Parts: sequence; structure tokens; C-alpha cells
Amino acid sequence: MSLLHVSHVTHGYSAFRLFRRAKRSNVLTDVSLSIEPGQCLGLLGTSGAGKSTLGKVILGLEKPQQGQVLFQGVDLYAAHASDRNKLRRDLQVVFQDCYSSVNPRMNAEQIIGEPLLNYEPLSKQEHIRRVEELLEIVGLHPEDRSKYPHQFSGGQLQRINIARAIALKPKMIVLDEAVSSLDMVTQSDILALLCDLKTNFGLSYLFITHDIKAAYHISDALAVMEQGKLAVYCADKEQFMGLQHPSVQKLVQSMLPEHPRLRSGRET
Ligand SMILES: Nc1ncnc2c1ncn2[C@@H]1O[C@H](COP(=O)(O)OP(=O)(O)OP(=O)(O)O)[C@@H](O)[C@H]1O
Repeated sequence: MSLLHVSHVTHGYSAFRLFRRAKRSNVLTDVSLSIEPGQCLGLLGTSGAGKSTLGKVILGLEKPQQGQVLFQGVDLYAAHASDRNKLRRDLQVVFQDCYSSVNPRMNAEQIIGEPLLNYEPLSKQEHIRRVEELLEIVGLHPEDRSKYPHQFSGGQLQRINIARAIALKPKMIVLDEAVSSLDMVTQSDILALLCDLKTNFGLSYLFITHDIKAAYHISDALAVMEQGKLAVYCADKEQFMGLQHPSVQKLVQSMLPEHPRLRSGRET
């Protein structure tokens, strides 16, 4: 059984029109895909293709007009509130904007510990130990727990967001442009961390991005969305690179070295 199965999802947002009936235009049309345990699906596509909307539908934040989202075999939108609550702890998210994802008045311990307080109340000592352990897992220091968001760099703060996302040992994380706002070096460090977490904890990811290089690095399977439809899906990222589909060709072209000398293969 797939960990996540999205089946024929169609969705649109209401457009408010004065003196007329609200009209919905489709942002997602008949989208179906699956993610297996321990698998990362890289979801590519141009701006406005519907990637984040699909992410929200999968997270249970945007009820689709049509179709189903099965997580661990349970229909996310038909499940009883208590079952949905249980599913939520197994399904976490990390967004692009690491600063707006945290409350600036909370310190790292409060940010990372928040899901623990909600789902896994521990003694004060155990709570602190768990937060310190999570900080170490994401490559920060235990003593960082008393620091506030403004005292961290963007990359460090994204590590805090990742620590919060893994606090409840979820099965899957939706990474919505999670490395896109970071510089190249920090991006590659965070990608390496995400790869390690995936291996060590058997995590599955939906990795939403514009960046084929980042998607290729972390993903097992790759897909491309175009105007709300899943235009390409390939379970093997190596095969994906050889596909003749125009969107794939464009993405592959964008991976070529930018310097003309490197592009022509001449190193002189
Ligand atoms: N809350 C909303 N209300 C109305 N329209 C929305 C809303 N959120 C997104 N849209 C519209 O839905 C379409 C798809 O947006 P979405 O953010 O899902 O695309 P995307 O592929 O993630 O784009 P990007 O890569 O730029 O984030 C866009 O036309 C967008 O304007």
C-alpha cells in the first residue's frame, strides 16, 4: 500500500466578483499520484502550475472539490476528527520562508517543542532532552535552544523548522520550496541533511521546487505539473532525464553549465 495516494483531485479557488456569482477556475485538474514509504517525489513546474495548492490539498489544508487523498490508506477529508489528528502528526510541512514560519517571540526550544506539547507531553527534563537531541540531529548545538529566531541565520532557522517537522517522528514531510531562498552552499548543506534524515528515519518527502538540480539531488521519482495537470510522472529520476517531453527537455537544458566555455566542453 502506498503511503500517500492522491486520486483524481480537481480543485479551484473561488474568485470574488462583485454583483456576480463567485466563479471557480480550476487550479488542479484530475491529478493522481502516489508516494511510497521512504520515497521522495520531486514535484517540478513553472510558477502558478498548482504545486503548492497540491501540497495544501495533501496536507489536509485545502479540501479538493473532487477526488480523494488517502494517507496510510485513510481518506484525509472523510476521516473522523480524531483519526485526522493522528494522521496530522505523521504528515508535516516545511515552507520556503523560514522567518515567517516561526513566531519571533518564541525561542528555539518553544518552536521545536510545540508539537511535542500538543501531542506528546513529557516531563520538563525529558522535553528539554528531546529538544536538545533534535537540535543535534539537524546540526545545531543543544545550547541553541534558548536563542530566538533573529539570532539565527536563514539556514540555521530552516534547520529549526526541520527539527520541528521531525519532532513527532512523522512518516512524510511536504517540503514546499524549502531550500529555494537559501544561498547555494547552504542549500546543498540542507539538502544533505534532508537526505540523511530520509535515510535514517525512513521519511517520505514531497519536494516541491522550481529547481531541477535540487530535485534531482534529493528525489527518487520526479513529476512535472503544467497548468494544474500532472504532465509528466517518472518513478525513476535517471529515466526522467532522458524523456523527450518538452517540459523535461527544458528542465534538463537548464541544468547545463551556465558558463559558455564549460557548456561547449572546452576547458582551455
Ligand atoms: N488562496 C488562493 N486564492 C486564490 N487563488 C490562489 C490561491 N492560492 C493560489 N492561487 C492561484 O492558484 C494558482 C496556482 O498557485 P500555486 O501557488 O498552487 O502554484 P505554484 O505552482 O505553487 O506556483 P509557485 O511556484 O509560484 O509557488 C495560481 O494562479 C495562484 O494565483
